[in-house]
Amino acid sequence: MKNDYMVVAEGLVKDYGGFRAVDGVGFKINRGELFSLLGPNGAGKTTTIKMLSTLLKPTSGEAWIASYSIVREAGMVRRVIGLVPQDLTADDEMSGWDNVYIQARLYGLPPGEARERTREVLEYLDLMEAARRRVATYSGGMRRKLEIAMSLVHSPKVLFLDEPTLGLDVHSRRSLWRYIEDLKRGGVTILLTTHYMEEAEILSDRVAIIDRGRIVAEGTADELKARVKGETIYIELKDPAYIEPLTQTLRVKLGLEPSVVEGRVSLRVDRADTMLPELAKALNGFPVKSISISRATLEDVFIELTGRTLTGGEEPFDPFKYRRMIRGVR
Ligand SMILES: Nc1ncnc2c1ncn2[C@@H]1O[C@H](COP(=O)(O)OP(=O)(O)OP(=O)(O)O)[C@@H](O)[C@H]1O
Repeated sequence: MKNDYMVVAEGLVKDYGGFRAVDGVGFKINRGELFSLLGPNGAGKTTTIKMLSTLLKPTSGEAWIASYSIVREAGMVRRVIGLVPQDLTADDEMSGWDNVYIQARLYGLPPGEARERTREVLEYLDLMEAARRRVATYSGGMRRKLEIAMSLVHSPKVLFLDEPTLGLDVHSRRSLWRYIEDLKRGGVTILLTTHYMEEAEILSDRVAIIDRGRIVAEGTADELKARVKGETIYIELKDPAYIEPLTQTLRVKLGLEPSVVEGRVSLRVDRADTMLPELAKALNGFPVKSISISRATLEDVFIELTGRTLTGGEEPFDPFKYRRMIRGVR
């Protein structure tokens, strides 16, 4: 019954030497659906995409894309998929047009059709004006759009987007989301990886939360968030030495079970507004830096499942490293 789905993954495993990066990942994506793998750095998202797009052979497990096996029919799989990898692939010294045109020819389109498709996808992504310019002059957002144009030139049925907005500013990120939403409306089945919960929430029909090579939860964003009841109050202190006494006070005075998530005391409550007066009293004498309240987010779901945050332990964003990456300089 693989035909009902555009992507079916079953028990995918990838070992790098003795290290298991992907540990039995399985999911099914319906035709025209946008499915996200949401997880922190190192969770195994890129490795999963690489296996599905036939760039890496699974250690074990299987997957079918448009009912072609990634293990036995890799050539057919490549014809029906488009891939926007994390490490950008466009040639900096060539124009945007040439990058897309060459890609079209590599996919076997004859020259006339390749020109037509190149124009179509560049127009679609609003890159026609910059098409004759060297890619080296493009902004980060334009480069991402060019990569998407390159991945679409052969009209794939399934599109893999690996952290498509990584390192982009908020404006470029939102603009890229509109193109992705548009592609989905056009019927393309999309698998997207991200560690931005907002991105997963806004774009996806369904989300799988992945951590340490395993899918720990799957469903619509609403279904996942419904697992976490109520609201969360976060208390940040000026001096971390007070964290332990504060958690003790909250336990004793308010009967709550606080937890500490990345230096902030977090309290899960049914309703934050009615709790605040009592909380204010309990906080008297503590060096409070900030108090914030949030309704359940996908991040809370991740914290509930793993005890860590999605961005926990992430290196701070290094623009120089990112620039080197997109220029292909290692
Ligand atoms: N070629 C490799 N050799 C050894 N270990 C690897 C290799 N590629 C990835 N890993 C490890 O496998 C794990 C999963 O990596 P992967 O890149 O799939 O994660 P990810 O969720 O995509 O994170 P990121 O967004 O940072 O790429 C990580 O611990 C990573 O260090």
